Amino acid sequence: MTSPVAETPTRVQVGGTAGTAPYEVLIGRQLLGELPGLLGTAAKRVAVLHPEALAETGEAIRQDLAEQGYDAIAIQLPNAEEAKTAEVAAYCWKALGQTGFTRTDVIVGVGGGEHTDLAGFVAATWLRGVRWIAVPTTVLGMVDAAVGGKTGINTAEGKNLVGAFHPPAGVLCDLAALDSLPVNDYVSGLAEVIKAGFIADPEILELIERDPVAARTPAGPHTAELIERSIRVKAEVVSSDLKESGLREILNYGHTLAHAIEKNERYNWRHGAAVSVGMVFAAELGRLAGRLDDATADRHRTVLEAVGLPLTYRGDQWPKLLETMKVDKKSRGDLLRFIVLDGIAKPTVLEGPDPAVLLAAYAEVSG
Ligand SMILES: NC(=O)c1ccc[n+]([C@@H]2O[C@H](COP(=O)([O-])OP(=O)(O)OC[C@H]3O[C@@H](n4cnc5c(N)ncnc54)[C@H](O)[C@@H]3O)[C@@H](O)[C@H]2O)c1
Ligand SMILES: O=C(O)C(=O)C[C@@H](O)[C@H](O)[C@H](O)COP(=O)(O)O
Ligand SMILES: [Zn+2]
Repeated sequence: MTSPVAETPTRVQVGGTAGTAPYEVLIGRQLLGELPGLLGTAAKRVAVLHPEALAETGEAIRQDLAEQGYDAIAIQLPNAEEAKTAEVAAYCWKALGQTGFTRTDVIVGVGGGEHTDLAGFVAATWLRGVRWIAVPTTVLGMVDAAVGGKTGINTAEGKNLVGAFHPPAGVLCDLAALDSLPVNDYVSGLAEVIKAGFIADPEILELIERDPVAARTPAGPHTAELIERSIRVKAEVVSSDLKESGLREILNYGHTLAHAIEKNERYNWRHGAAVSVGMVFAAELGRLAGRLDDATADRHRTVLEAVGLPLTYRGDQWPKLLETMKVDKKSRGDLLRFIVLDGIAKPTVLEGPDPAVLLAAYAEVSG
């Protein structure tokens, strides 16, 4: 593949504080020419991990690297949540072993959050950690999954229960990739964009509210700005708390219930759809706990619905969801913990809410 001349990308720095290595998130178009420069001088072998849906892109990247003298292989992964499993990770380890992949070799993860989470996890575990580069191709991957170094897989017991913090050496967000993304996957990513709006950057909400229909497509007038603003929110948080010892928990807004819904649906619900319901629940919890004003709680419903995200889940599933939430990573012993808002851009932790309040909040989202 030829690497056409790129327009100047926007660069957002992540890390570089508290002993973490800095890296950049590049946002623009035709960014693949930046890839060789991120591989490091000692790299000889490169493994390009990609979903079936991006077979052509994966092969083009592999071929480009091979033409530049790298011993490049492509590893094709199943689409969607089927990729984030121990079996698929083991399949990748086998391929790396058979290629003689060493500590100076590099993994390139191409795809949405499922595939960059898996690729990062394989990079974190192979030889106890090799370099990796993320090439996110979904909105969700660009604004959230590829940034910050949370890598992992799901198990039958729950979402992302096995994983490692292993930041990439660089992230290439090529906005042109979004043109082929199915609309439901595009909209799913908007849930994390809206999350960034509620927890840190209300301008995001205003841009979407001005024209929610336009926000649903990559051709919308504010696409690049929405993506960049969300990346800046994530970059700032993970730069000061990579391993989630405090502040980073705010990125989990809406996720306590969302992960329980995803598990309950055997990972057949899109992550963003579950996060949407989870944020409505968290807003209701905040309101019932006397922290969040009515207008901000209601705003969750209006902005999420306006872009086509779901607001409700099955009422009869509460006992199962509650059980799953108990093993959420924010729980401590028997103490359930949720991220709620004290107001726009004022996230905080709500510990051990009264079970009656939890149930009442769930009643507000049960369809
Ligand atoms: N690590 C983190 O910090 C973090 C943050 C948020 C979400 N996540 C994880 O991300 C995952 C969700 O990621 P997602 O929403 O990107 O879904 P996804 O990766 O499943 O992608 C959606 C679908 O679109 C296909 N696809 C990807 N890019 C495409 C393109 N450009 N054109 C056409 N098809 C394309 C994929 O193969 C897949 O079938 C969840 O597992 C979630 O837990 C991780
Ligand atoms: O980066 C984070 O931290 C997040 O919580 C971002 C979330 O959007 C993301 O879905 C993440 O994978 C959830 O992590 P988990 O630790 O709750 O599994
Ligand atoms: Zn998420």
